[in-house]
Amino acid sequence: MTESPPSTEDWAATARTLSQALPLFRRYAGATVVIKLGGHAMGSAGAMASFARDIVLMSHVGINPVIVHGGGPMINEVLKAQGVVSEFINGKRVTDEATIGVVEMVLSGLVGKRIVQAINAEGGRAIGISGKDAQLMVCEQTDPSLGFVGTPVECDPTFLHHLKDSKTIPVIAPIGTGRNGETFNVNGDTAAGAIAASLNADRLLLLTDVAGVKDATGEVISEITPDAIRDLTADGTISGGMIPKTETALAAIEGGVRAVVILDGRAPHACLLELYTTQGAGTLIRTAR
Ligand SMILES: Nc1ncnc2c1ncn2[C@@H]1O[C@H](COP(=O)(O)OP(=O)(O)O)[C@@H](O)[C@H]1O
Ligand SMILES: CC(=O)N[C@@H](CCC(=O)OP(=O)(O)O)C(=O)O
Repeated sequence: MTESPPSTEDWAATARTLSQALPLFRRYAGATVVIKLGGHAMGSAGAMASFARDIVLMSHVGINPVIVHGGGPMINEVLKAQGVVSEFINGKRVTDEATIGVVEMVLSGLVGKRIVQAINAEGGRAIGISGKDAQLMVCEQTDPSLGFVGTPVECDPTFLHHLKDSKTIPVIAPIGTGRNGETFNVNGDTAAGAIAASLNADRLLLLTDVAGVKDATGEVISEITPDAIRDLTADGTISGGMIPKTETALAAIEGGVRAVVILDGRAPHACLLELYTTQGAGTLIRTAR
């Protein structure tokens, strides 16, 4: 069955939306936007292609997009096939020596390359790297009880500047290097925050599988203050995988990122809606004005 063509009204509405986006295109021209694509936000091949297309569009209209990805569910699958079930403490995977090998293989080898290929297929030029490359993310052990989990202590963004100059989109796996040559598993949100701070990014978008940070009644909070984050974490309303996201948002703001948005990456065109419409989406965290 053939689809009926869009009506004149539909075309007019589309044209109006594009026209209204002009001030926002201008606002973000030259801006660095770090986008963290969580494993739960990565959908079907079609959704990945749509995400990739939006990234290519952003780069064509002058944004410098930097992708940091997760892949927790994909790591779980491979571990499960080996009979291993991970324990998570406050949203971070307890990572022993055997697990770190799987984490690196899945993130750098499978998930990262899938995103790279999707962006390249849409006409962009993406390259897959990890925090190990070019001293991008040097880590210290977060806590001995978590094993090979690292906290970024030094980020050198020099190589990312070279990629920007050559119009190449970095797709970064959250694997860090230790000062003694160790490999560290870094939570994807934590990695994205550290990289965004090192770049003094204009925006950090944390794409996940919920509409934003929810309050105790389940309502999405459209803008949340650092004090409210601390209160909701203390009373358990913010828990599990949301903890590294809100912790990251606070650290990124402290580190010089202008604003952080936690939003539903499964929603079609989530990044475009956030940047190029006045509606916004998800939960905004920004510096006090
Ligand atoms: N207050 C909260 N608001 C929204 N989500 C929350 C909250 N507290 C815990 N969560 C959980 O955090 C999850 C997102 O974290 P995570 O599963 O690690 O996502 P990702 O793979 O995208 O990084 C949500 O699916 C939800 O179950
Ligand atoms: C230390 C730690 O927990 N690392 C994460 C890295 C991947 C990740 O962050 O993936 P999501 O964004 O999909 O959750 C992990 O091993 O699952």
